[in-house]
Amino acid sequence: MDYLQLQSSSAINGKIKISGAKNAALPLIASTILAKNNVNISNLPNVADINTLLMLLSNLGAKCKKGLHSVEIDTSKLTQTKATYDIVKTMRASILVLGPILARFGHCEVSLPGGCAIGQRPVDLHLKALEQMGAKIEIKSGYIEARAKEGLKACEIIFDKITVTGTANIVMAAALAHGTTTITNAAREPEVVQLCEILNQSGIEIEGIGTAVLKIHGNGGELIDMVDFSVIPDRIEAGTYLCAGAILNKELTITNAEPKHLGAVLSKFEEMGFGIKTTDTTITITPAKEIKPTKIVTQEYPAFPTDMQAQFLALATQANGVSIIEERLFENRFMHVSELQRMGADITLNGHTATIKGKSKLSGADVMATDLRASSALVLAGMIAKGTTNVHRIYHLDRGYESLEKKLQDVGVDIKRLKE
Ligand SMILES: CC(=O)N[C@H]1[C@@H](OP(=O)(O)OP(=O)(O)OC[C@H]2O[C@@H](n3ccc(=O)[nH]c3=O)[C@H](O)[C@@H]2O)O[C@H](CO)[C@@H](O)[C@@H]1O
Ligand SMILES: C=C(OP(=O)(O)O)C(=O)O
Repeated sequence: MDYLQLQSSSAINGKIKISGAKNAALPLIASTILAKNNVNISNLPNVADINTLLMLLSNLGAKCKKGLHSVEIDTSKLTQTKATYDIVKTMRASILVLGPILARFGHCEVSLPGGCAIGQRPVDLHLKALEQMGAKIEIKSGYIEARAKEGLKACEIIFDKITVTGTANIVMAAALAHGTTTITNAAREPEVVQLCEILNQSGIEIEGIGTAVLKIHGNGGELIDMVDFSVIPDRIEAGTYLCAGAILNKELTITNAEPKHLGAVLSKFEEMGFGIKTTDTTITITPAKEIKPTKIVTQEYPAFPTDMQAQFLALATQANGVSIIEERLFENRFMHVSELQRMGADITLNGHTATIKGKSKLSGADVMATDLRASSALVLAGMIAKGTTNVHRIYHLDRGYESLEKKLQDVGVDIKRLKE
């Protein structure tokens, strides 16, 4: 198993190029199940989750020709409708094939994803919405078995909670349904917006894109003529590298980014005393005279993302004063706290709220990555900790960060990948 070894880095300078967004690419790849033509996707991040989903599609009978940052997908001859446990267990986002397979074939079986390190993460809202669209759903032997013999029917769906992959699943299902489906309380994340835009460009009329009310005019079951597209930049990868500049309190520029998707994150950097300069595709963070403590509440887009919580928690250990971070999305997304405490961070956890007293002198340690963003928080801490930090179980990190150690080495961070 690989691990990352870091020594404290006093200097960092240069530019880091941001990859395509994993969380945009995943639903977009799933949506090719709705297509009758070959689809070319570019700016694809080269990360494990993407390969997992492409393997799932290949198991269904799709032909996937993968380049380093691109893929050509042909789903015209799908033969299977079952997403098996062996794949789904490694990636919860496999649930994204449920809506499109059901819409295309009128039946499917998808292994129930179950919980994961950050919380229970049920998919009840996906299932309830599909039932409203006329699907008969049963849970058998750990699988979701869904049937809609006559095809899915449009209806009015009001999500009890905002769900990102839930919204994506129902948008894809509704694309081939009979009639116009309305989704109220839809997710407004940029990744959902791109899915809607690409389906729109591919002939499915969708109103309200980027708002909480989506109206999807289903085409009654025709496979779509899908456009080729380039995946939007990864806003969470961007935010993570800006945290690298911030934690060392040095200037750092990220390129190939979309500053508009990072509003709440950039505001937090500014509140903490850092300078932020943007162009259309770059963001530069400049040092703070004094790193100020912060108050963060994670919420749905456009508010501060839960996927940036762990990285800001690591950063808050270097602020002068007491920061408070409240996690509202996932009940168990503070697993990085105990590892940061082992490095010397002064953090108190009370339910969903972490209180971080800065500034702490961190010391290097062997630490365990527990989920994707917890991993990057530990890397950030390792960059400033005195001595050697070894971050273990980085298969979590490899799910969503492309060549993290290479990107950080190129700007001067002392980090290497080693084998246990
Ligand atoms: C692949 C992908 O895009 N993953 C992102 C997606 O995950 P994901 O789509 O799984 O997260 P959701 O937006 O669905 O979850 C939001 C909240 O709703 C709850 N919920 C969700 C669905 C459901 O049927 N029932 C239910 O109770 C969840 O447990 C959670 O508390 O959005 C999360 C929230 O921004 C991000 O952290 C993940 O990085
Ligand atoms: C939690 C994440 O991903 P997933 O939903 O695939 O677990 C993430 O990208 O931070």
